Amino acid sequence: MTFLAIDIGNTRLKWAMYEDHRPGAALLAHGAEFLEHIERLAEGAWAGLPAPERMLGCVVAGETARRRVHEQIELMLGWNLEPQWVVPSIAEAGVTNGYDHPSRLGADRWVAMIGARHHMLQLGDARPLITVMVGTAVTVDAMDAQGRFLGGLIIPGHGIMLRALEGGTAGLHVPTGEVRCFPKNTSDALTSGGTYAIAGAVERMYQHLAEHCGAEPMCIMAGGAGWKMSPSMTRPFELINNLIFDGLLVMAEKRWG
Ligand SMILES: Nc1ncnc2c1ncn2[C@@H]1O[C@H](COP(=O)(O)OP(=O)(O)O)[C@@H](O)[C@H]1O
Ligand SMILES: CC(C)(COP(=O)(O)O)[C@@H](O)C(=O)NCCC(=O)O
Ligand SMILES: [K+]
Repeated sequence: MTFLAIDIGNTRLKWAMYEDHRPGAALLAHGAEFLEHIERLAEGAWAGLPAPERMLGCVVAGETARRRVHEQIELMLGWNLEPQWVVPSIAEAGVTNGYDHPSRLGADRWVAMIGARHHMLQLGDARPLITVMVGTAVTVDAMDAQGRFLGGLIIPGHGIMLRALEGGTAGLHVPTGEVRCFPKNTSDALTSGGTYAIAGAVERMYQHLAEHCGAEPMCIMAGGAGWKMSPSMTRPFELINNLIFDGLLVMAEKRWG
């Protein structure tokens, strides 16, 4: 049962083809395209792939992006797919959704939390869990040890922070700098400020969750820019690059057995 997983973020579309729709299935092919290049998929990266039998995706980049992906799927000769997209619900795959309006939670956050909890339980541990995704925006989501999503933070990603500062000031047009404890030039001050803003938000959520649950949380991090955060984090964490795909595989198995 070849399976196509798709994650459409606000910067890039990520896709992965698996041999089967269950966690641990063999990865056959994968790739990423900036959103402006979605139209290349059918003639480019997807040409020559085995036809997937099922597809599950999550999209936070809007209806137009989703439609453009449907068009690419329709262009694929021999593919006979019914695209399905995740809509966050009240409960799925052992995670319950504490958002005021559950379906308004970003689908990527929902899928990532389901993937993260599945990963933690595979390790034989049931602890409070923080899921951090460092993409266009950064999200820091908290679950208790029972898999209840308690709530989460949304902050600007590195790129948005820098562009906001460049756009709102006269003197902050500078090259990327280094992360320093005590930055002594504008480039380093901006790069360090963005990085520690994110690390600080995660630290604060860690404290909130540890206090709320009375136990030390586990922390799982993902997203295109996750690796940039690694040296600056204050707590132990695990970086899982395929977290969204792992979540989609868990959900696919629940849907299709
Ligand atoms: N190879 C890369 N291509 C694109 N963006 C990258 C890459 N490596 C790191 N990034 C950073 O990651 C962010 C996008 O991450 P990604 O996970 O693709 O975001 P989204 O899911 O929001 O589309 C960008 O802000 C960029 O700064
Ligand atoms: C917070 C997000 C913009 C993150 O998007 P990303 O950085 O992955 O492109 C996305 O999850 C979203 O649009 N969420 C909907 C609002 C919410 O989660 O409350
Ligand atoms: K994302």
